[in-house]
Amino acid sequence: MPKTTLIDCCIKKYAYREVSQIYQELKISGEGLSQSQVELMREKYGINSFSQRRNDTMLRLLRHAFINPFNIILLVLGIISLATDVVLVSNFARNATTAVIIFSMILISGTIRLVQELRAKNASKQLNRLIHESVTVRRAGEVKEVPAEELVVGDIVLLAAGDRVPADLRLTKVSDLFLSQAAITGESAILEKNAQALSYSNSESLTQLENLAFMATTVISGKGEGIVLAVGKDTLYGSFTKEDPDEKQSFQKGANSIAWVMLRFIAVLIPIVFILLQITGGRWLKSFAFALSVAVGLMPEMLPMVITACLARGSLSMSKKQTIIKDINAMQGFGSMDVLCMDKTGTLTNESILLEYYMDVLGNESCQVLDFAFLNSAYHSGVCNPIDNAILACQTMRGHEQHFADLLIQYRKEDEIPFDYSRKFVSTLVTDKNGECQLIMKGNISQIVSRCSQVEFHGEILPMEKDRISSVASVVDEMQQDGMKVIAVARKKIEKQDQIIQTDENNMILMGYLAFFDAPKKTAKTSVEALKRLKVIPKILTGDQADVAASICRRVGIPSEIILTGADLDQMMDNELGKAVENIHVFAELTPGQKVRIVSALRQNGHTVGFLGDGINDIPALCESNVGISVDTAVDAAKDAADVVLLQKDLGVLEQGILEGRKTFTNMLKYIKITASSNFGNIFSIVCASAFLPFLPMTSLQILLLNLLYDILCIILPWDNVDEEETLSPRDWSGKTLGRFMLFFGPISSLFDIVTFLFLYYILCPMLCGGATYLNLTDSVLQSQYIALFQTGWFLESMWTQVLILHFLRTRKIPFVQSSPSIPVVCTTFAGIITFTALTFTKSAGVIGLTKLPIMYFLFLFVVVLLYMLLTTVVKIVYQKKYHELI
Ligand SMILES: Nc1ncnc2c1ncn2[C@@H]1O[C@H](COP(=O)(O)OP(=O)(O)OP(=O)(O)O)[C@@H](O)[C@H]1O
Ligand SMILES: [Mg+2]
Repeated sequence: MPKTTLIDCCIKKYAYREVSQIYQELKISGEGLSQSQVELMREKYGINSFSQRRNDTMLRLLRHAFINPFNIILLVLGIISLATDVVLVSNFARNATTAVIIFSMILISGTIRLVQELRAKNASKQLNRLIHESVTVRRAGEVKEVPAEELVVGDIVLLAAGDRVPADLRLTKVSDLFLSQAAITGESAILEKNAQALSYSNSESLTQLENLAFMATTVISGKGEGIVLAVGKDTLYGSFTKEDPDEKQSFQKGANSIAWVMLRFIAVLIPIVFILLQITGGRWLKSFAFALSVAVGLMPEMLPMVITACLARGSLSMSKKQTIIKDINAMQGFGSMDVLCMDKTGTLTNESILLEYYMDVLGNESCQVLDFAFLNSAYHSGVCNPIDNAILACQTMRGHEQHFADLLIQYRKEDEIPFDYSRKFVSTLVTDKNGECQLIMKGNISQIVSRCSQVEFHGEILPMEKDRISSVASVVDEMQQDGMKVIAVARKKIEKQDQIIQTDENNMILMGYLAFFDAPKKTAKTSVEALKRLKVIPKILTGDQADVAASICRRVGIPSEIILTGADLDQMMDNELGKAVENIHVFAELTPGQKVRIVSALRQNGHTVGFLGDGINDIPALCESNVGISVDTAVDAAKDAADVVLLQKDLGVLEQGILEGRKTFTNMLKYIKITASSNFGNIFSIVCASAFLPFLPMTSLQILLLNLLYDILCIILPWDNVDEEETLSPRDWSGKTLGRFMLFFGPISSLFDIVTFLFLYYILCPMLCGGATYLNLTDSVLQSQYIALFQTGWFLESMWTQVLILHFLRTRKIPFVQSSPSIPVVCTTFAGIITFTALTFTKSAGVIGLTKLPIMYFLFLFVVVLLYMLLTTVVKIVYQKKYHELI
């Protein structure tokens, strides 16, 4: 049975049962679970997370750390060497050293990875604790907050406006509970839910059942309570999500494209190496082992680990700058983001707005308008929002406290239709003491006016005439052009009833307007400038009126000559919109769906798009963007949808975050590009060497060891400094530029490798082995000494150049003079070079086929390294002239 059908069956049955029956069945009560029951339920049904069981994750980490191409190839080599050196030889010649070394390499690299991954995991756990995301539950009669992950089947959850439903629930109590199920059904309409048991009907689909609430849906307004029926992967939402939800698509794409570049090189070079070795008379198994090691040598096999370490370090330093990365893979988005879409209120303007004027249709102050707006605000149960907060603030106006308190006594709430961003208004139904019913609406001017047929002026109700409307419009327009938010208020007496029927919302009487002062933040202008300096284009996507948006954008320096409104947008085809989004920076009067269209049009055009928003209306766009950014004060559902949470809603914080993201990114690219190019150079040299040398230029073990040593040194790279120039513009994450970088810098190292080969083969080795070149030697002891000398020579040259080149390619400037690496990087790399050089002088070096070299070699090495660095510097200048970048 498909998983969704299974879930359907499990959950659906509860919709037809009475609450008491469900209590009995799950052996729970309305008081909630006791601590021991919680444990039991967790044992039985699992935790509320997508990564299934806790101990499972450790297993996964172990698998990640130990099972990867690098270790698998090492294992194959280990087995080959066990076979050739131990099993297939006589007792006398048995030598397990190589196999032991290979197996210890598996252990070392796996352990390093594991430690790094654990550290990263810990870091992200700690960071997540900084964001206030929790669920309200009743347990053992007590209402408390718990992290969503700790929720279990049978828990009683309390829902309030703005919450994200944390699991699949059967509702037990509701009061005007409206949900948006867009996250699971894609439909933007909001639904009213209730708590009664339904009578059985086969035709209804699961999501239409009114007494069930599903994970990831959003509470638009009202309150409710429900029993948890399913958690984690067993929920409806869980059945849609991918196996590994923590992998962001674009990140994967980038990593894949790099892997592909590497694979292509391997696919071409390895067969060549193998065939050349066969031609020059190598043994089959040895040649195969060698070709395999060369393949490993070419892979930057520590890539996943270095990336994890970079990301973990980046997210920690961002947290110090008030930016919490929830999904560690979203870091790359921060580094490559080139367009930032944002809403207006709270980002460019202050978090709270002030009610400035309350007026009748002709613009004269009117307390009656305020009174009705106040009732509407006081009785709405939707998400806390700036408009209602500003209206409710009048309760505390000196001398008016009593008046507003009396109003609430005088009028009782009957029903409401909450605010939703496609209708853009709120309706509430109240009855006064005499039992008279009034419907009060407030919201977007054109939405309200289109539902009115009369106006109220000085107590008189007059038919609505065109010219009267236009004179009103001029009052309102002026205020909006000054950047004020203006909404309309309307009312109507209706027959006594306890529910609003949508057809009632017509033939209303327009009472007047409320105008709010929505002042730009002091820091807005400088922050916008900073974004532009960082080459991130700011775009405003607001639900507010075009005039208001224009006025504010003008003040903070966002070009607003052309504004695209939601209505214009609906007329456009996707390709027209694709062009429009490039030149237009202000979009107004948008519904949540239109925000999504703009974000996806920008992504289609190849931009990496960030979206900063805090409202329920921003959630779909947050999900659509490459990096969803929210703030700690946002509604829970928005924080939940975001990848990044700012502890302060301030563009200044974001600027710091972007810089930090780019630094992290640059350090990752450094590792990938430099490693790949020098590995490429090495392999290229090996190809040349295998064609001419009568023996292997390095044993497979030496190649692997060199690679591992180098990679261990590279673990320090996340802690490197990054030049300021590298952070000035967005970074691209793909294999696009990797190929050319490798082709430019790889062969330079080969050139010096070949010089070294010639020196070793024709000068140094013969000098120390009786004056003859290898082919003229007859003594096998001398022959192996010759090989050891040669291999050590190349091992050292390779290591020296590979490590030193890090310092030359990590910056566009002159290393150490104009740009210095961080102290840990300097210490580690030089300590590495010294240690491994010293290693060749020890006795144990013999085990891996290395030997002592005379001082003369080191003089030669010094000159080679010097020339290599010089040539690289020249090529670096040429490369930068041509491509205007380095890393
Ligand atoms: N609580 C409310 N009551 C009535 N009308 C409202 C309310 N909130 C918003 N509106 C109406 O809906 C419109 C869009 O809402 P709002 O300005 O909050 O959208 P937004 O996209 O979140 O904008 P912003 O970019 O300012 O955050 C408002 O201009 C106003 O007319
Ligand atoms: Mg908003």
